[in-house]
Amino acid sequence: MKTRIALIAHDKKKDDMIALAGEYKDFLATCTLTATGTTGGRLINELGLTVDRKHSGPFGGDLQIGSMLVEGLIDCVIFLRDPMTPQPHEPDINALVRACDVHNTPCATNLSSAHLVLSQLQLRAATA
Ligand SMILES: O=C(CO)COP(=O)(O)O
Repeated sequence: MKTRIALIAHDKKKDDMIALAGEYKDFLATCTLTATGTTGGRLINELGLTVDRKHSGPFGGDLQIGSMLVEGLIDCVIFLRDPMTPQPHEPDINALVRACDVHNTPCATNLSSAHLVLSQLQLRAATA
């Protein structure tokens, strides 16, 4: 089965997300990708990846992805959060990260952990 990855980035982290996804593009192209609206749009337009786009984060996208995760439809979340900027939908963000903890789903919230998770998943896929 394809690895199902959710990709989410706050505005000031979107360039980092595009650079990260670009680095793992070949692997990500073999995965089933879901993203919040704006992040997903950039992944599609700038990298040519196939992405199931949910609503933008402030309009419920984090909650949609959280719901998928609770249903067992997401294997891993890469969520590049901006810790320096208050977000209007902070409760939704906390709900998604909490759902990851409740369901023991890997959730990388910064670039270095995202590299660790993606490189490990890539390695697993290559040796499967
Ligand atoms: O706000 C977000 C996550 O909390 C991200 O949403 P967008 O990808 O639509 O900007």
